[in-house]
Amino acid sequence: MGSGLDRPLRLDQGLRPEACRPIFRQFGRLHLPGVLVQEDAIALHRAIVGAEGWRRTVHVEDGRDAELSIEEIEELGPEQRAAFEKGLHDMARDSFRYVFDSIRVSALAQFDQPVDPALVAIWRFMNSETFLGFVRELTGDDRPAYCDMMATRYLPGHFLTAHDDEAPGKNRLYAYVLNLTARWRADWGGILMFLDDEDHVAEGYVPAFNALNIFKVPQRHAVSLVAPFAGDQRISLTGWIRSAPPAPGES
Ligand SMILES: O=C(O)CCC(=O)C(=O)O
Ligand SMILES: [Fe+2]
Repeated sequence: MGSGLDRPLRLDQGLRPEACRPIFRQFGRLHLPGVLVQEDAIALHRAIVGAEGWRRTVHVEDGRDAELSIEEIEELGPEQRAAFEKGLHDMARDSFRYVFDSIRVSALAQFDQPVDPALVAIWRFMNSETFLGFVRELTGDDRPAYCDMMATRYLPGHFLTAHDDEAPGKNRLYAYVLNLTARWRADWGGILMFLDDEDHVAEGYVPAFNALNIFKVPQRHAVSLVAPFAGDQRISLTGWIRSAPPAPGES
Protein backbone atom coordinates (compact mmCIF):
# COMPACT_ATOMS: atom_id res chain seq x y z
CA MET A 1 0.00 0.00 0.00
CA GLY A 2 2.88 2.37 0.79
CA SER A 3 0.38 4.43 2.76
CA GLY A 4 1.93 3.97 6.19
CA LEU A 5 -0.75 1.35 6.81
CA ASP A 6 1.11 -1.60 5.35
CA ARG A 7 1.93 -2.82 8.85
CA PRO A 8 -0.41 -3.16 11.85
CA LEU A 9 -1.49 0.03 13.57
CA ARG A 10 0.22 0.79 16.86
CA LEU A 11 -1.43 1.90 20.08
CA ASP A 12 0.51 4.63 21.86
CA GLN A 13 2.97 2.94 24.21
CA GLY A 14 2.22 5.37 27.03
CA LEU A 15 -1.42 4.30 27.43
CA ARG A 16 -2.33 2.77 30.76
CA PRO A 17 -5.75 1.20 30.26
CA GLU A 18 -5.83 -0.24 33.78
CA ALA A 19 -5.38 3.30 35.18
CA CYS A 20 -8.43 4.49 33.19
CA ARG A 21 -10.59 1.63 34.42
CA PRO A 22 -11.93 3.21 37.65
CA ILE A 23 -13.09 6.31 35.73
CA PHE A 24 -14.65 4.22 33.00
CA ARG A 25 -16.45 2.05 35.51
CA GLN A 26 -17.69 5.04 37.47
CA PHE A 27 -19.08 7.03 34.53
CA GLY A 28 -19.65 4.35 31.88
CA ARG A 29 -17.77 6.42 29.34
CA LEU A 30 -14.37 7.84 28.56
CA HIS A 31 -12.63 10.15 26.09
CA LEU A 32 -9.06 9.00 25.65
CA PRO A 33 -6.74 11.33 23.69
CA GLY A 34 -3.59 10.21 21.88
CA VAL A 35 -4.69 6.62 21.43
CA LEU A 36 -2.63 5.67 18.35
CA VAL A 37 0.96 6.47 17.51
CA GLN A 38 0.51 9.91 15.88
CA GLU A 39 2.12 8.88 12.59
CA ASP A 40 -0.37 5.98 12.29
CA ALA A 41 -3.32 8.26 13.06
CA ILE A 42 -2.19 10.59 10.27
CA ALA A 43 -1.93 7.68 7.80
CA LEU A 44 -5.32 6.41 8.91
CA HIS A 45 -6.94 9.81 8.47
CA ARG A 46 -5.47 10.06 4.98
CA ALA A 47 -6.78 6.58 4.07
CA ILE A 48 -10.30 7.35 5.29
CA VAL A 49 -10.59 10.75 3.65
CA GLY A 50 -9.34 9.31 0.37
CA ALA A 51 -11.37 6.07 0.51
CA GLU A 52 -13.79 5.17 -2.25
CA GLY A 53 -17.35 4.04 -1.68
CA TRP A 54 -18.87 6.67 0.58
CA ARG A 55 -22.67 6.47 0.76
CA ARG A 56 -25.13 8.84 2.38
CA THR A 57 -26.86 6.98 5.22
CA VAL A 58 -30.30 8.30 6.06
CA HIS A 59 -32.74 6.96 8.60
CA VAL A 60 -35.96 7.27 6.64
CA GLU A 61 -38.56 5.58 8.82
CA ASP A 62 -38.78 3.75 12.13
CA GLY A 63 -36.49 0.75 12.07
CA ARG A 64 -35.31 1.30 8.51
CA ASP A 65 -32.42 3.18 7.01
CA ALA A 66 -31.41 3.73 3.45
CA GLU A 67 -28.07 4.11 1.81
CA LEU A 68 -28.25 6.61 -0.97
CA SER A 69 -25.63 7.47 -3.47
CA ILE A 70 -24.20 10.90 -2.75
CA GLU A 71 -24.26 11.73 -6.45
CA GLU A 72 -27.98 10.88 -6.59
CA ILE A 73 -28.77 13.30 -3.77
CA GLU A 74 -26.53 16.00 -5.15
CA GLU A 75 -28.17 15.70 -8.54
CA LEU A 76 -31.64 16.38 -7.12
CA GLY A 77 -33.04 19.71 -8.23
CA PRO A 78 -33.38 22.40 -5.53
CA GLU A 79 -37.08 21.75 -4.99
CA GLN A 80 -36.76 17.98 -4.71
CA ARG A 81 -33.82 18.37 -2.39
CA ALA A 82 -35.65 20.83 -0.16
CA ALA A 83 -38.64 18.44 -0.01
CA PHE A 84 -36.37 15.52 0.90
CA GLU A 85 -34.69 17.54 3.65
CA LYS A 86 -37.99 18.85 4.97
CA GLY A 87 -39.34 15.29 5.23
CA LEU A 88 -36.28 14.18 7.16
CA HIS A 89 -36.31 17.23 9.43
CA ASP A 90 -40.02 16.86 10.19
CA MET A 91 -39.35 13.33 11.42
CA ALA A 92 -36.12 14.24 13.25
CA ARG A 93 -37.99 16.82 15.34
CA ASP A 94 -39.33 14.19 17.74
CA SER A 95 -37.86 10.84 16.77
CA PHE A 96 -34.71 8.94 16.03
CA ARG A 97 -33.35 10.01 12.66
CA TYR A 98 -29.94 10.61 11.14
CA VAL A 99 -28.04 11.61 8.09
CA PHE A 100 -24.30 11.23 7.60
CA ASP A 101 -21.91 9.62 5.14
CA SER A 102 -20.53 6.19 5.81
CA ILE A 103 -18.60 3.21 4.53
CA ARG A 104 -19.88 0.12 6.33
CA VAL A 105 -16.52 -1.62 6.37
CA SER A 106 -17.23 -4.75 8.44
CA ALA A 107 -20.65 -5.40 6.90
CA LEU A 108 -19.27 -5.08 3.38
CA ALA A 109 -16.17 -7.19 4.06
CA GLN A 110 -18.25 -9.95 5.64
CA PHE A 111 -20.45 -10.21 2.59
CA ASP A 112 -17.47 -10.09 0.22
CA GLN A 113 -18.54 -6.74 -1.17
CA PRO A 114 -15.87 -4.41 -2.52
CA VAL A 115 -14.38 -2.20 0.16
CA ASP A 116 -11.18 -0.20 0.40
CA PRO A 117 -8.42 -2.66 1.51
CA ALA A 118 -6.84 -0.08 3.83
CA LEU A 119 -10.12 0.11 5.74
CA VAL A 120 -10.40 -3.68 5.93
CA ALA A 121 -6.88 -3.78 7.40
CA ILE A 122 -7.95 -1.31 10.07
CA TRP A 123 -11.01 -3.38 10.90
CA ARG A 124 -8.73 -6.41 11.32
CA PHE A 125 -6.57 -4.42 13.73
CA MET A 126 -9.71 -3.58 15.75
CA ASN A 127 -10.27 -7.33 16.05
CA SER A 128 -6.66 -8.13 16.95
CA GLU A 129 -5.58 -9.11 20.44
CA THR A 130 -3.81 -5.72 20.65
CA PHE A 131 -7.06 -3.75 20.44
CA LEU A 132 -9.53 -6.19 22.02
CA GLY A 133 -7.04 -6.88 24.84
CA PHE A 134 -6.71 -3.13 25.38
CA VAL A 135 -10.51 -2.82 25.62
CA ARG A 136 -10.68 -5.71 28.11
CA GLU A 137 -8.02 -4.01 30.25
CA LEU A 138 -9.75 -0.65 30.09
CA THR A 139 -13.23 -1.95 30.88
CA GLY A 140 -12.21 -4.72 33.26
CA ASP A 141 -14.64 -6.86 31.26
CA ASP A 142 -13.38 -10.09 29.70
CA ARG A 143 -16.33 -10.47 27.29
CA PRO A 144 -15.21 -8.22 24.37
CA ALA A 145 -14.71 -10.65 21.48
CA TYR A 146 -15.58 -8.82 18.28
CA CYS A 147 -15.67 -5.32 16.90
CA ASP A 148 -17.76 -4.13 13.96
CA MET A 149 -16.70 -0.96 12.17
CA MET A 150 -17.79 1.76 9.81
CA ALA A 151 -16.10 4.93 8.69
CA THR A 152 -18.26 8.02 9.12
CA ARG A 153 -18.08 11.52 7.71
CA TYR A 154 -20.38 14.26 9.00
CA LEU A 155 -20.70 17.31 6.78
CA PRO A 156 -22.68 20.52 7.41
CA GLY A 157 -26.35 19.66 8.06
CA HIS A 158 -25.58 16.11 9.21
CA PHE A 159 -26.84 14.87 12.60
CA LEU A 160 -27.85 11.84 14.66
CA THR A 161 -30.72 12.32 17.10
CA ALA A 162 -30.97 10.76 20.57
CA HIS A 163 -30.80 6.99 20.88
CA ASP A 164 -29.21 4.40 23.15
CA ASP A 165 -27.53 1.97 20.70
CA GLU A 166 -29.47 -1.01 22.00
CA ALA A 167 -29.98 -3.57 19.21
CA PRO A 168 -31.44 -6.91 20.28
CA GLY A 169 -29.41 -9.89 19.12
CA LYS A 170 -26.29 -7.86 18.30
CA ASN A 171 -24.48 -8.54 21.59
CA ARG A 172 -23.31 -4.94 21.89
CA LEU A 173 -21.32 -4.21 25.06
CA TYR A 174 -19.65 -0.89 24.29
CA ALA A 175 -19.84 1.73 21.57
CA TYR A 176 -16.61 3.29 20.33
CA VAL A 177 -15.74 6.30 18.20
CA LEU A 178 -12.15 6.68 17.07
CA ASN A 179 -12.03 10.40 16.32
CA LEU A 180 -9.91 11.36 13.35
CA THR A 181 -11.10 14.88 12.74
CA ALA A 182 -8.12 17.04 11.86
CA ARG A 183 -9.39 20.42 13.09
CA TRP A 184 -12.57 21.22 14.96
CA ARG A 185 -14.18 23.81 17.19
CA ALA A 186 -17.07 23.17 19.57
CA ASP A 187 -18.96 25.96 17.73
CA TRP A 188 -19.08 23.77 14.63
CA GLY A 189 -21.48 21.27 16.29
CA GLY A 190 -20.99 17.55 15.72
CA ILE A 191 -20.66 17.13 19.50
CA LEU A 192 -21.20 13.66 20.90
CA MET A 193 -23.66 14.55 23.67
CA PHE A 194 -24.58 12.24 26.56
CA LEU A 195 -28.08 12.96 27.85
CA ASP A 196 -29.30 12.45 31.38
CA ASP A 197 -32.80 11.48 32.49
CA GLU A 198 -33.95 15.09 32.30
CA ASP A 199 -32.49 15.57 28.83
CA HIS A 200 -29.67 17.76 30.05
CA VAL A 201 -26.34 17.30 28.33
CA ALA A 202 -24.45 15.48 31.07
CA GLU A 203 -21.25 15.57 29.04
CA GLY A 204 -20.20 16.47 25.51
CA TYR A 205 -17.20 15.17 23.59
CA VAL A 206 -15.93 17.54 20.91
CA PRO A 207 -14.49 15.86 17.79
CA ALA A 208 -10.74 15.57 18.06
CA PHE A 209 -7.79 14.00 16.31
CA ASN A 210 -6.59 10.57 17.42
CA ALA A 211 -8.89 10.20 20.43
CA LEU A 212 -11.01 7.21 21.39
CA ASN A 213 -14.48 7.63 22.85
CA ILE A 214 -15.78 4.48 24.46
CA PHE A 215 -19.06 4.08 26.30
CA LYS A 216 -21.30 1.45 27.73
CA VAL A 217 -24.45 0.34 25.89
CA PRO A 218 -27.27 1.24 26.53
CA GLN A 219 -26.72 4.94 27.19
CA ARG A 220 -28.63 7.87 25.65
CA HIS A 221 -26.59 10.04 23.34
CA ALA A 222 -26.80 12.08 20.14
CA VAL A 223 -24.54 13.89 17.67
CA SER A 224 -25.50 17.56 17.38
CA LEU A 225 -26.09 19.16 13.99
CA VAL A 226 -22.93 20.14 12.14
CA ALA A 227 -23.01 23.88 11.48
CA PRO A 228 -23.11 25.29 7.93
CA PHE A 229 -19.83 27.08 8.72
CA ALA A 230 -17.93 24.01 9.98
CA GLY A 231 -14.38 24.28 8.67
CA ASP A 232 -13.61 20.57 8.26
CA GLN A 233 -15.22 17.15 7.91
CA ARG A 234 -16.01 15.22 11.09
CA ILE A 235 -14.23 11.93 10.42
CA SER A 236 -14.29 8.82 12.61
CA LEU A 237 -14.24 5.08 12.75
CA THR A 238 -17.11 3.88 14.80
CA GLY A 239 -19.01 0.77 15.82
CA TRP A 240 -19.67 -1.57 18.69
CA ILE A 241 -17.57 -3.94 20.70
CA ARG A 242 -19.56 -7.12 21.07
CA SER A 243 -19.44 -10.28 23.16
CA ALA A 244 -19.71 -12.48 20.05
CA PRO A 245 -19.26 -12.18 16.30
CA PRO A 246 -22.36 -11.95 14.11
CA ALA A 247 -24.13 -15.15 13.17
CA PRO A 248 -23.54 -16.34 9.59
CA GLY A 249 -25.49 -14.18 7.16
CA GLU A 250 -25.83 -11.32 9.66
CA SER A 251 -23.68 -8.27 10.22
O1 LIG B 1 -20.11 9.61 15.86
C1 LIG B 1 -20.34 9.61 17.06
O2 LIG B 1 -19.76 10.35 17.86
C2 LIG B 1 -21.40 8.67 17.64
C3 LIG B 1 -22.06 7.82 16.62
C4 LIG B 1 -23.21 7.04 17.19
O3 LIG B 1 -23.70 7.30 18.25
C5 LIG B 1 -23.78 5.94 16.41
O4 LIG B 1 -23.38 5.75 15.25
O5 LIG B 1 -24.67 5.23 16.95
FE1 LIG C 1 -24.93 5.73 18.94
